[in-house]
Amino acid sequence: MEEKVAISMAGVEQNRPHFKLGPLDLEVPAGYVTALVGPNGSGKSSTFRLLLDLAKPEKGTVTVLGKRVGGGDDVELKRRIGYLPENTNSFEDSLKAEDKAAFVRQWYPDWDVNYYRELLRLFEIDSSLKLGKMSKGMRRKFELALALAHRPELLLLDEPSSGLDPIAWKKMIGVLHRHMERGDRTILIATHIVEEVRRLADYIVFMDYGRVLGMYEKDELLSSWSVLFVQGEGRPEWLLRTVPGAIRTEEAGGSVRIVTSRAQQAERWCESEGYRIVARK
Ligand SMILES: Nc1ncnc2c1ncn2[C@@H]1O[C@H](COP(=O)(O)OP(=O)(O)OP(=O)(O)O)[C@@H](O)[C@H]1O
Repeated sequence: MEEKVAISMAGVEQNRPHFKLGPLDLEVPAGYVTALVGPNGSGKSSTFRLLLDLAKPEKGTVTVLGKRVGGGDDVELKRRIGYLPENTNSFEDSLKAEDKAAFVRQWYPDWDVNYYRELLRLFEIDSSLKLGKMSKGMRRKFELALALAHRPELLLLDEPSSGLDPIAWKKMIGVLHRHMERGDRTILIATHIVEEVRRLADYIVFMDYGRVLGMYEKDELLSSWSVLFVQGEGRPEWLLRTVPGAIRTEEAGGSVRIVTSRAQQAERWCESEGYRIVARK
């Protein structure tokens, strides 16, 4: 049986003054969780914005849940999507969470008030607070509850765990697993967190410099993932561009933490370049 596609991007290009997205060709399978992984500024959030018609491509076509995006009547399409953006809007700061929820739910005929309340309870959210008075984590959890409450066919999550403590993170993973239980829903999640990819994703798409580098099955790929700590500081950006398979690099107290999707090649590279590996996970 032919696999269904939830998102299709064909020859998509978007030009910004200092950044070119694309050409992007991408097919995200329906019924699975696909992780979008790439360094800062690689174009993940820009891709989400194109999928939601919040930005227009100069070239190419974007198709979501079988509908061409930007083709006119997007209201029906948007009702089938849940979106958690990377950043919150500061102009909503003086709005009470419950007032925002009351506004948002009008757009979604499938809004499930019981499920929404269950999520508020689970995440211990006080919806009587103004959004600007919430902690970063609480606001993130609230926005996640809003994105989920109409049980969307397609859930677009842009770095959902940013600001969450480990307990909230585990709850979020549980909620997303339950969301996928029916088997016909799709999640596209931009993330930097290896454990999130490990626990959630079926497929992984790598992006860099506005291009898709490849799409892989998680199980096939993770066997070759690892986290290396190499001695030396001040060069994480350079190492990101140079170490084989590097997905993320950051300073970690006198050493650099490197997440790589090609563990063996990365280790060999470190040896040959004289970078001492002080720990590996
Ligand atoms: N509204 C905009 N106008 C012009 N350039 C933009 C705009 N939004 C993003 N960019 C640029 O587009 C590039 C890609 O940014 P984007 O936010 O899509 O990356 P990202 O992969 O989501 O990064 P991060 O991991 O930091 O969230 C960056 O160089 C950014 O500066």
